[in-house]
Amino acid sequence: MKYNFITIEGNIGAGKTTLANLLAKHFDARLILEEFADNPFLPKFYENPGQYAFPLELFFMAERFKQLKDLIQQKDMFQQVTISDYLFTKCLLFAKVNLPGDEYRLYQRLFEIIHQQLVQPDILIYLHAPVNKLQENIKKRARPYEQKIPDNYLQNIQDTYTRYIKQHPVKTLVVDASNADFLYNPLHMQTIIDALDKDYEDGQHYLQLP
Ligand SMILES: Nc1ncnc2c1ncn2[C@@H]1O[C@H](COP(=O)(O)OP(=O)(O)OP(=O)(O)O)[C@@H](O)[C@H]1O
Repeated sequence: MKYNFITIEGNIGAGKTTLANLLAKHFDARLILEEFADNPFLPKFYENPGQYAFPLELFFMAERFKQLKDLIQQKDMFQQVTISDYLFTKCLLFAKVNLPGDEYRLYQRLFEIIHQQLVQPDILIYLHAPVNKLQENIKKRARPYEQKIPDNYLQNIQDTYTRYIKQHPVKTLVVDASNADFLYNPLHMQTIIDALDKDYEDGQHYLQLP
């Protein structure tokens, strides 16, 4: 396997956590998962985005920093693979969608100070699924506070991710996850495992599942 630090990204409900879990098991890797359930502002945010967006975004940034900061020391000690189901920059992308301009600029200043201290992944796997598929997944997993997420919020998040991936020379595998089933279709898992055995130039590389 060519990569030491792999990050899975994608919109809400794209299936990041499932894939991260399966890959971690396959590679016997250290797993870093988003701890959104501990964020007390998330249910409040979905009820009243205007009032709770700033504390929500601050909380996410603090939690993610806490999880990722130890990687710097740990990375060299054991040559173990690490897999995460989020990119630290996710904070900034969601903040761009959720905060008014002046609050976003303040958030961005903090983000940049913190971001410099973190190790960046060697490769990003971006799961891309259309909004109707994301809504289907969100309904199926039935977290109560997510049930009224509007299509245009998902579309805004998607567009913000897409723009970020286009503009930044991060090594990225863009996977068409419209019909992905990593849990029950071994060919889908194998496609990702095989793809991680190859070298890539920086930028986007498209991966179609069989
Ligand atoms: N920075 C953020 N700002 C606002 N909401 C966020 C932020 N980060 C995560 N969330 C919310 O937290 C919840 C979990 O999000 P996330 O996309 O990480 O996981 P998920 O949807 O369970 O992923 P997947 O289904 O791909 O495994 C979602 O309701 C998402 O909108």
